[in-house]
Amino acid sequence: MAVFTEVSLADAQALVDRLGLGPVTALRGIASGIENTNYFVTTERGEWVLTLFERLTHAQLPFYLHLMKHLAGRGIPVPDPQADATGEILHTVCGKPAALVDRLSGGHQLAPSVWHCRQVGQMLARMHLAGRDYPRHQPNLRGLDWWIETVPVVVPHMDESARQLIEDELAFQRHLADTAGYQALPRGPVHADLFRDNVMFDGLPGHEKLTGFFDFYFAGVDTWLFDLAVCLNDWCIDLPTGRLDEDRASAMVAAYDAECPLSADELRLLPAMMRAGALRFWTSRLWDFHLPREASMLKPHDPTHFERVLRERVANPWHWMRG
Ligand SMILES: Nc1ncnc2c1ncn2[C@@H]1O[C@H](COP(=O)(O)OP(=O)(O)O)[C@@H](O)[C@H]1O
Ligand SMILES: N[C@@H](CCOP(=O)(O)O)C(=O)O
Repeated sequence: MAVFTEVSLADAQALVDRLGLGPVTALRGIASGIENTNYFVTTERGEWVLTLFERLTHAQLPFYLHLMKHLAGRGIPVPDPQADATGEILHTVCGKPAALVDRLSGGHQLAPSVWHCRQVGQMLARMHLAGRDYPRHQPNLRGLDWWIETVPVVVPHMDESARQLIEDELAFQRHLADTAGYQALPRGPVHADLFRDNVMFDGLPGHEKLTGFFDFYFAGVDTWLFDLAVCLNDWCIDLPTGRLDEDRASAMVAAYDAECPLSADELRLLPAMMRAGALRFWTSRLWDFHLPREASMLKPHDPTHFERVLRERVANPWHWMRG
């Protein structure tokens, strides 16, 4: 269910007219997605995705939308928010903040191979490099400060062994954040949620090409290594156990490194950042699970998945070596 607000053809046409994209020939609600109302819009000029933001406000959205525009302008395949005659890319539809972006072709790759992981690693590095001169700043709102605030809220709902693990991990990450090596890590705008369902591939099986990254609404300024770690924890694991698939992980990191060479600190801290990535999503899933938002229509993701991932990352730290 991802049409929380019904958009009529007339509503869609009014926006499309402001953007000069021609008559709307089709309008179709998108069934998946959990946060926003999404529609596919076809006009004589192309295919687009209309998003009505159900929780993010007009004040919060410019960081994300302008980041997408910035990256698209530098050749990174991300949805490009369409501007009106005044250059505005944040619009209003049915009283909600809204954006119209181009539709990426293809579909999700939910059983990725080395081939897919290599492409994600390469494009992630290109995206980080392309974001270096992005002028707006917003921290990763699901970063360390949020973990420090949220872990105490979720621990009363956890059993003793899980509580011990999450508290120990938080202490470890707090200590790490104060070290010179961590503070020297390269940083900039990161996606921070680049899971399998936020990337598109198109093409014949075995020959698929990455056609885009989307869903930038957890983006923020953080370490590049954190973004890579989030990808490794999703794209390069055996989902039932959380175990790392070293072939896929090596392919992703090597492809990243070929575009944007990892520093000595990044190489050393990769295992710690993979733990950070697991802690981040374990915490948010626990929070969604135990403290569901009022009137929320989403089915919370399973928090125990990221508990398993974290236990794996702590028990079996993985170092990648060049060459
Ligand atoms: N720019 C896009 N191009 C193609 N499909 C898109 C695009 N944006 C969203 N979608 C489709 O809409 C679905 C829901 O989008 P998503 O951003 O995950 O929604 P939500 O923010 O509600 O979680 C995606 O799984 C994808 O199939
Ligand atoms: N990837 C996160 C959930 C973020 O929600 P999204 O559907 O908007 O990407 C998780 O798996 O916990």
